[in-house]
Amino acid sequence: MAVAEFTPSSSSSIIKKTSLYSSQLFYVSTHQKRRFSLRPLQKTHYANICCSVTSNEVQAPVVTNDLKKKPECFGVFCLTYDLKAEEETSCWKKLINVSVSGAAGMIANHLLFKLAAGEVFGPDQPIALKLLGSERSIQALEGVAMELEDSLYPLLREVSIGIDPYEVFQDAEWALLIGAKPRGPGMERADLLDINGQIFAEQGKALNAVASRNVKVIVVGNPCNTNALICLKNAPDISAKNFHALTRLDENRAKCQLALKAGVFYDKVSNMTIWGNHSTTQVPDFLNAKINGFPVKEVIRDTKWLEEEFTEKVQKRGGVLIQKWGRSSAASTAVSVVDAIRSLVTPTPEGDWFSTGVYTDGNPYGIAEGIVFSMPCRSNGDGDYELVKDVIIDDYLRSRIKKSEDELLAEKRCVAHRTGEGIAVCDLPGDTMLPGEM
Ligand SMILES: NC(=O)C1=CN([C@@H]2O[C@H](COP(=O)(O)OP(=O)(O)OC[C@H]3O[C@@H](n4cnc5c(N)ncnc54)[C@H](OP(=O)(O)O)[C@@H]3O)[C@@H](O)[C@H]2O)C=CC1
Ligand SMILES: O=C([O-])CC(=O)C(=O)O
Repeated sequence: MAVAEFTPSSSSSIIKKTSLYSSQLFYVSTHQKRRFSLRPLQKTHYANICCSVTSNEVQAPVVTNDLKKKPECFGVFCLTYDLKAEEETSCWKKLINVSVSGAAGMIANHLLFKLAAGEVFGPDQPIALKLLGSERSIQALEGVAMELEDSLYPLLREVSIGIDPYEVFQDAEWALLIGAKPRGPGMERADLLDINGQIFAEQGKALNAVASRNVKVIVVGNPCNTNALICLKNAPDISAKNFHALTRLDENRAKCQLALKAGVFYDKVSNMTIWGNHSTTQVPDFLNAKINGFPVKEVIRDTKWLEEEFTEKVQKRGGVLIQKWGRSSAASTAVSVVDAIRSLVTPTPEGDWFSTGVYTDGNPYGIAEGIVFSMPCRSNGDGDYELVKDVIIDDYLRSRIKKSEDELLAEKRCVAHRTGEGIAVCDLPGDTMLPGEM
């Protein structure tokens, strides 16, 4: 049996564990951050999915000490797996760093386990999860990390938790920004924009300073379009194209409603665009969407239903769910984050597209530049995307898009002090609401 010996440091409390395998299990506790390197590979999971190694020889455990590269690990306690040393893992891709804010919250509680299980990046992609919390949530975050540890996910090789975005976003290749202050009773939307603006300005600066130059950022915390704008404006060294606001949940909701009306399963609905803001002004586009490859309007011939009932149902779905369940969508939001990432890391099926909120500069639809707006995109699977050009925009769609555009321009004026664009002037339209604010 291989037993690694650790020497306790005076500044840390340590739980020492040993393992039969080279992938030594250990748990280091420090004041504000914890790091877990997780379990030996479970032979039943993903074993030999792609490896051609045939040797039956039992290899001696390999443990490498890589202290210089892991400053958060304090002294002698950082061990690294050598994935190349084991048959099952030798053909895996290089470990990627995924940073998640609001990691002790409800959405993250679903999402983290999907990430760890390989549902997002695939069965040969080991990941390191870097979880951002706060003084409020640090205990809860430790609990989350313990649950991840107890789940024995082979692909999850590192978990670290912290409250400083400059540490947690270090070398992040994906940053999933979920944490945000929810709007409380009596709180003005302008105040919410300002409080969350502060969070996303700080996180943008941190990403700019320490994340991978190619980091892809998905902003979930509301109001997500304007939070994404603030974040990208505070990260001038990272391409604005790398920032997304999550509108995939709205796309999924729209597909579901069209499928229900047409009496088909929802995999028959394609080319679904959500235009605009993740708010009640969003525009679910039934003009360009298809059912079984046919334009929706040829399958559902009830234009009044499409323009009124369908549109409003999608716009207000989040609010109705809150009324029923008492809190906002968490599981379906996590699923939609998975869908959003997978749409960027796998090629878009021929002829189809997906919706995501992206920076409008250079868009071919005539939408105002300098805002984050949900639009139709395609990807070749490299993490990047291109806007879809061949869409029809009629007068109805144009007027609806304009309303969402006006709302986002007003939100932008409210946060000018957070984006470096002067003095904030807040003149939000009266009916501006998040999906959950009805
Ligand atoms: N784009 C979309 O489609 C959707 C977006 N959302 C949004 O996602 C966000 C997270 O939702 P959910 O996980 O359910 O929320 P939770 O309330 O469960 O968790 C939110 C997390 O936000 C963090 N947070 C950051 N700043 C503050 C603050 N000032 N006050 C309080 N909490 C703060 C908290 O973590 P900590 O203390 O560690 O910072 C908390 O754990 C919300 O903004 C919600 O509106 C929800 C559904 C859909
Ligand atoms: O307002 C909220 O927090 C909920 C939300 O975004 C949604 O369900 O789409």
